[in-house]
Amino acid sequence: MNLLAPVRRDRVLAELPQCLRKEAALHVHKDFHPRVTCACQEHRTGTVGFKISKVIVVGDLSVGKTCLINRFCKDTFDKNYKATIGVDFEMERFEVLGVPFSLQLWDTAGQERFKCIASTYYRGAQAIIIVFNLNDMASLEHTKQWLADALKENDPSSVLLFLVGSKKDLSTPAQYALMEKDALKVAQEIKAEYWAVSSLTGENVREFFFRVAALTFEANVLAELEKSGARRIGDVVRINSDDSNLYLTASRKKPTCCP
Ligand SMILES: Nc1nc2c(ncn2[C@@H]2O[C@H](COP(=O)(O)OP(=O)(O)OP(=O)(O)O)[C@@H](O)[C@H]2O)c(=O)[nH]1
Ligand SMILES: [Mg+2]
Repeated sequence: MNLLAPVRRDRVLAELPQCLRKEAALHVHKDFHPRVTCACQEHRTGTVGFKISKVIVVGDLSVGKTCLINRFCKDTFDKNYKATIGVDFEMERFEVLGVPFSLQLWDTAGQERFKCIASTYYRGAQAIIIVFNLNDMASLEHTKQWLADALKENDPSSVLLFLVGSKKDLSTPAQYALMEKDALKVAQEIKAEYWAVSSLTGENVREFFFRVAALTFEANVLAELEKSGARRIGDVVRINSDDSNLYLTASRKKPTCCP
C-alpha cells in the first residue's frame, strides 16, 4: 500500500455514517464530535493522518470473516469455503474530514487448530470486530469467548467493539427478527455496536466499514487532542459524561475532550 497515493474517491467520508440500531451503538450523535471537526478544519490532527489503525476480525470458523473483508476491500464473493490459516490482512485507505486515515484489517482464523497462531496477532488493536452467523445461535453464544480472548491482548477501556451478524441473505425476515433480539442483548452486554450484513448481496457491508473507519478516526483524533491539550495545560484533562455516548459507563469510561 502506498501511503502517498491518492485515496479512492469512494473512500472519502465527509459526514459521520450512522449506526444500524440505536439500542446498540457506540454513540448516536448525528455528527462527528465538534472538537474533531474543528481540529480537522484547522489541520490539528497530530499524527493521526500518518498512523495505521489496527482492526482485528474474530469469530467462529466459517461465519464469513474473510468474505466480509473481501466484499469490502475487493468487491468479490467466493461461495467456496477456504479456511484462513493463521491470519491475513488487508489495508484500506480512507479520507475522513479531509484527513488521510488508514485501517489495517486483520482477518484471523476461526478454526481451533489455527487459533493459537491467530491470537498472537491480537495485540494493539484499536477496534475488534466479532462476527457471528445470523443463522447459527451457537456462533452468537461463542462471541463472548472470542471477545474475552481478544481483550486479553488489548486495553478494554480504549478499544472499540463491533458485533456483526453475517449471512443475512440466508434468513427469512421472521428468523432474522428473532436472532436480532438475542444479538442486540449480547451487543448491549459487551458494549459493542451491532451490525447485520450479507457479503453475498453486499447489504450493509460498505456502511459498516465506513462506520468503523469514522469511529476509529474520531477516537484517534480525540485521543490526540487530549494528549496535546494535557501537555499544554499541565496534564489536566476534563472528563465529560454524555448520555448519548451509550457505552461510556463507569467500567469502560473514556475521557473525552470538551469543546
Ligand atoms: N450465503 C452467504 N454465504 C456466505 C456469506 N459470507 C460467507 N459465506 C460463505 O460461508 C463460508 C465461509 O466463509 P469465510 O469467509 O471463508 O469464513 P471465515 O469466517 O473466514 O472462516 P475461517 O477462515 O475458517 O475462520 C463460505 O462458503 C462463504 O461463501 C454470506 O453473506 N452469505
Ligand atoms: Mg477466513
